[in-house]
Amino acid sequence: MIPIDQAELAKHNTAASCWVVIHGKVWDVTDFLNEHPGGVGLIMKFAGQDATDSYDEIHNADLVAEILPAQNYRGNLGHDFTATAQALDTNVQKTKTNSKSIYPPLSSLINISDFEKVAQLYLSPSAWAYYSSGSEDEISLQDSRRLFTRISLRPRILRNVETISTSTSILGITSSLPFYISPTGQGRYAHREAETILTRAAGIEGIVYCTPTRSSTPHEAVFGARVSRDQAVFFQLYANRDRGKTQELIRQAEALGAAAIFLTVDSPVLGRRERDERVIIEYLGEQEGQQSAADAVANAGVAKSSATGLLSSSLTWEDLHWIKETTSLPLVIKGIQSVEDAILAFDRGVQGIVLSNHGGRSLDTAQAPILTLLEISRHAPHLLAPEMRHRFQVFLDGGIRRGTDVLKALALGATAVGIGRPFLYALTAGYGEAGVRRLVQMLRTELKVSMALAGAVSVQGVVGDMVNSVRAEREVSRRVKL
Ligand SMILES: Cc1cc2nc3c(=O)[nH]c(=O)nc-3n(C[C@H](O)[C@H](O)[C@H](O)COP(=O)(O)O)c2cc1C
Repeated sequence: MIPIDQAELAKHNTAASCWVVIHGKVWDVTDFLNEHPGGVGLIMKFAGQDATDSYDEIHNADLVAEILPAQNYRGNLGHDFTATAQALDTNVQKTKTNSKSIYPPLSSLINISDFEKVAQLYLSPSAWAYYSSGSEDEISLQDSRRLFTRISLRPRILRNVETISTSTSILGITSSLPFYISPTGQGRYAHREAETILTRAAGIEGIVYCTPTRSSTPHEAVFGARVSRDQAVFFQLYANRDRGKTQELIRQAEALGAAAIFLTVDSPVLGRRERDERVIIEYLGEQEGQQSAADAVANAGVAKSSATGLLSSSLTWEDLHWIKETTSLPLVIKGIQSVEDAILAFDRGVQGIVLSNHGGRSLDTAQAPILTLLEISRHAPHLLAPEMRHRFQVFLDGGIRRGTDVLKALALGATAVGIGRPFLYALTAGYGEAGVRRLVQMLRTELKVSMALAGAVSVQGVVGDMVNSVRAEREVSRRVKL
C-alpha cells in the first residue's frame, strides 16, 4: 500500500468523506459517523487529521480494527507526517498495555465472574459501560442476583445420580441444556464477528442462540453460520413503528430459517443508562469544558445512539394480531414483568413468554424476574404446569450466573432460562468461539454437579420441593388483582 500523505488525508475532512489517523493508520470512518457512541461531532473534530490522542483517552487500542471492516483501513500515514516522537512513544506504550498477551489463558478461567473480570480489562470504557450497566441506580440489575441468594436448595440424598441428563425441549426443539443465549446488541465491541460466532458455538454445543434485531453482522451471515440446516436459531424482534418494515423483517427471519420470534416488549422507550452516558460526558467535559459536555448529554452513550429508530412506544396488545398473522413461527413475548401480563399473553395464544426486565436496563426498581415467576406460581400456577408446556412455555432471564440459578428457576416452574452478558464477556480478549464454548461447558458442569447434589437426574426431575423459596416469597406482591 502506498503511504498516504498529509495533503491527501486533509482532503477527507467532511461528513461525505471522513478519514482519521489512529496510531499511524488511516481509517475511513464515513459510514461509522452516525453509529459513533460519542456522536458525529466528536469524530468530525478530527476529520482529515490525527485522532490518536483523543481516541486513546477512551478506547482500547485494538477497538478500531475490531469495529471497522478491514476495507476501511486506507493505509499508513506517510513519513512526512509530523506526529511527535514523544507522542508515538506514549502510544506504543499504551498499545503494549492493551496487547492480548496480558489476558489469561482460557484454561485458567473457571467461572462466569472470571470472564467478567477479563472483559472489563479488555473492553474500552464506553463498551464496558454499555454492556455491564443497568438503568439509573441499577437496583433491578443487582436485585436479580440478590433474589437468587434468597432461595435455598433442599437436596434429596441417597438417590442414584450416576447418570445426569441436562437435555430438554424448548419450543419443541431439543436443547442439550435448559438455557439459551439471550439476544444482545452491539456484540462487535466484544468481537467483530460476535453473532456468527455465537451461532456456531451454540450449534456445536447443542443449545439455541437468539439473535438480536440489530445485529452487528447481517442476518444472512448469522443464519449462514449455523453448523447444519437443522440448527435452531431464534430471532428477537423490536417491532418497528412502520408495520410494513416489521412484517418484512419477520418474513426475512422466516426465510432465513428462524425457529421462533421473540418479541421484546419491555422497552417502549430507552431506559436511562447513566453509566453509559457518563463515560462520554466526562470525556467531553475534559476535552472541551462543561458547556459542550452539557450539549452532548442529549446524544451521549452507546445505548442512545444504537437504539435510534429501533424502539416503538406505540405498540399495544392489539398489535399481536397482525404480528401473529404475519408468521406461522412460534411467538414468544420477551419482557413480561407481572402475572397480569403473563395471563394476557397466554390468553392471546402466544407460545411462550420470557420473564425479563431487560437485564435491569429498562425500568429501574422493576422487580426481579424470579419474583415474577413466584407471582405466577402463586396466582396462575396453571401457566407453569408441565402438561401445559406443549402449548405454552415460561422462560426467564436476568442475573443467571451459576448452575444453581438455573436449577432454582427450573424448580420454580421455568422451562428454560436465557443468559445475556456472560456470552458477550466470553467473546472478548480474542477468546471468540473457544471462549463461548468454554462458558457453555463450565455451566454444563456446574448444572450437572448441582443436579447430582440436589438429587435430580433429569431436567424433568428438578421439582418444586427442591427449593425453599419462603424468604423470596415474602417479597411477592400482595396487590395482584385478577
Ligand atoms: C449489552 C446488552 C444488549 C442487549 N440488547 C438487547 C437487544 O438488542 N434485544 C433484546 O431483546 N434484549 C437485549 N438485551 C437484554 C438481554 O436479552 C437479556 O434480557 C439480559 O441481558 C439478561 O440479563 P443478563 O445479562 O443478566 O443475563 C441486551 C442486554 C445487554 C446486556
